[in-house]
Amino acid sequence: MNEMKFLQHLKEKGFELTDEQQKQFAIYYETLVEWNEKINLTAVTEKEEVYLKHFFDSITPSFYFDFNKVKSICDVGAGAGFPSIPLKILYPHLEITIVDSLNKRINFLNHLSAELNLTNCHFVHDRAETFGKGEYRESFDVVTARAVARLSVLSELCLPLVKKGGHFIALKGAQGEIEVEEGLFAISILGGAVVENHPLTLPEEESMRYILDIEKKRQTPKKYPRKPGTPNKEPLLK
Ligand SMILES: C[S@@+](CC[C@H](N)C(=O)[O-])C[C@H]1O[C@@H](n2cnc3c(N)ncnc32)[C@H](O)[C@@H]1O
Repeated sequence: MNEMKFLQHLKEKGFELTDEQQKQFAIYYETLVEWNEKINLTAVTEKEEVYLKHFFDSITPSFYFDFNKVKSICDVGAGAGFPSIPLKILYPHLEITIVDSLNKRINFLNHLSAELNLTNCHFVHDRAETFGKGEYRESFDVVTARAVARLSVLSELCLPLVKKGGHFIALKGAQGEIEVEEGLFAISILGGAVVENHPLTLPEEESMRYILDIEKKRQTPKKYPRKPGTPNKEPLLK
């Protein structure tokens, strides 16, 4: 997807990017590729692929969810900033917190946000299991995650951070429906309920995606998240 098509596809969805926003995506691409030579950020480096598989893909939740009504987002395991940095470019009012366990990626994000002139962004080097026990527990309007873990595991990393009445939005691939089936038990224990699971195909390459919207209905029991590594080793499965 070249830049023109990126703009065109977004326009079809009702988003018209300003010159400033277009420039921010261009700088994002250049900075990502430059830093990727020194530290491992992404396997996808061709410009057209980055615009489709990272930038456009990260923005897809906004086709179903109104981020104008959201103040704060926590992006768990955002790596090189996906999906929250493209969402921040689209919605500059958002306060973004990224938690990632790899410090090299946090260094990249600090550099990137200065290059993009982003404000109200916080980059935290931590495990979600630890961060979810601290002062920011149950404090975010929305928690997002893409390509971090299966839903049964991911829910334990993300739902404790969502405030009651807020949403956990998971960006999932072709296995999205199966993961929901498998994750229902964990979601329910952790205080969530699935509101919608929107299927979509990415333009051009037509691969399947699911945008899963989980609402936080009840407080998460204090024992979750369990200690680092346990959600992955012993997922909450029925
Ligand atoms: C495959 S990358 C995906 C990055 C990005 N979300 C994307 O879609 O391109 C997974 C990221 O999650 C981070 N991660 C994995 N487990 C984590 C945990 N328990 N707490 C915080 N970050 C975690 C890793 O350091 C890595 O940067």
